[in-house]
Amino acid sequence: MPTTVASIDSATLEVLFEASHDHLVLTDASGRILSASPSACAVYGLSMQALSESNVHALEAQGVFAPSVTRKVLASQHAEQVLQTTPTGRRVLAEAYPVRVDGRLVRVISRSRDLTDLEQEYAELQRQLDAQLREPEQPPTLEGIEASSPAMRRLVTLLARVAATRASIVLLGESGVGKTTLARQVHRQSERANGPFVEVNCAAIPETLFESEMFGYLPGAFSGAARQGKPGLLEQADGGTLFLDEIGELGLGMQSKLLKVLQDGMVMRLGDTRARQLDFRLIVATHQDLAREVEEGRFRLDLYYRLNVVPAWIPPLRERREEIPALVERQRARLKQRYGLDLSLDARQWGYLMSHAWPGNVRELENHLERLCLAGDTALAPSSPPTADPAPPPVLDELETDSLDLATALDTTERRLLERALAQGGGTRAIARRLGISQPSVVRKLAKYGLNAKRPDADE
Ligand SMILES: Nc1ncnc2c1ncn2[C@@H]1O[C@H](COP(=O)(O)OP(=O)(O)OP(=O)(O)O)[C@@H](O)[C@H]1O
Repeated sequence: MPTTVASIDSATLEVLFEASHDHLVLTDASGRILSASPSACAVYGLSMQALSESNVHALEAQGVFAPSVTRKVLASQHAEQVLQTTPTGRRVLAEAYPVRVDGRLVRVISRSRDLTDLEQEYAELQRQLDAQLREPEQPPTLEGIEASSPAMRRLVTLLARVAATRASIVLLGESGVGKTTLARQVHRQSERANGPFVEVNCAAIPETLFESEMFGYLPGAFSGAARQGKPGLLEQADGGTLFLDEIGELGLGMQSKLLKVLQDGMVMRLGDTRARQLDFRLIVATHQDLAREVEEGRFRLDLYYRLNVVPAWIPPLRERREEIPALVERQRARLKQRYGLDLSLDARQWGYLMSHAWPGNVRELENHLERLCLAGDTALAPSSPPTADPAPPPVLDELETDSLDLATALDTTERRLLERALAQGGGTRAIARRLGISQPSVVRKLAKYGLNAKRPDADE
């Protein structure tokens, strides 16, 4: 936080506004305009006098502020961001902040930034993309990715083609649909394939450690810092691809810091005074609806705008059941190699595989087949209705079968306990408390078994 200035005289404020290259507008608590910088007058196409004789409500009605970010702050009482098209035809990102005295909102200050450069950069990327998509050739593939359904074929075609560009990619989809696998393949098929692929699960790193992990630090930057200092994950991704999984879990503070790195292409380790130039390709993934996160104020609009160059939605497995046989074949070959066991499936088992809802998607299917291979038919619940989740078999029954080795027995028990804790509701923090383990461990374990915490914690 900057040092608090108790009061500031109007002459100083005037000079600040005059000298600023930002589009600044200051209003009182009713939305009346008190001051505006010359560049704000230019971008909104009105003289200082016209602006100062008006208020944000009238200017919004006239389409000058379309929409007014200050009006939103007055309604919500907290900082807001909006995208505006100004009367001079510019696209700007406007942010506004409440100014409080003794807790009462007394003024609102807004700042807007021109997105024209950013948009030109996007337009160029889109042009490259379109040109590549028009090239008449065999539909491209991504190694190791099953894509026999039309939706997956389209997705793989898009990703294989954008792999060669610098464009950021947002992978959207439920847990276990293959976001990480796709990100890896995009990296392998990009010109950065020989560089590092750095994977970061934003949900698994506690907020307090996130900054030092991402940015790294110099020796002695804080108590507990490693003596020789440490490069951060951003630096480690230099020359390669940075994959940020569960980006929707990133707090607003870290979102701002990440945005700055993306804008400047520079990173500064904690305790350092020297910025280091970085060059990495960013791929992010989330199971959340990022647009809704933006709407509800949990995700920064400008970061969303910057990331969302190529959004790619991966459909859940239940919407592309035609791929199940090929995915089963892949896993069967893998299990044969791993355990030397041949998994054979009868008609009833196929019926189950083809009709189950697979809430944990491909990962759940693979885990299910592995259990079937190792523990036999006890992994199936034949009486369960076709599209419902099977009731997991009682742990003891499974443990009593002879074919179970210790690792599988421990996994089975762990999975059962997680499923039981999940059934009691709540998010990953509630489950962590219930099981007496850390929240990041819960996140990792849920991912391992293809499980999903259905609701967020009330305190998250
Ligand atoms: N289309 C596919 N073809 C082949 N294998 C796939 C496909 N989709 C997913 N898989 C396999 O499913 C498993 C889970 O995939 P992955 O870990 O990439 O999912 P995810 O969406 O990143 O999950 P989470 O959101 O939980 O991190 C992996 O073993 C992966 O190889």
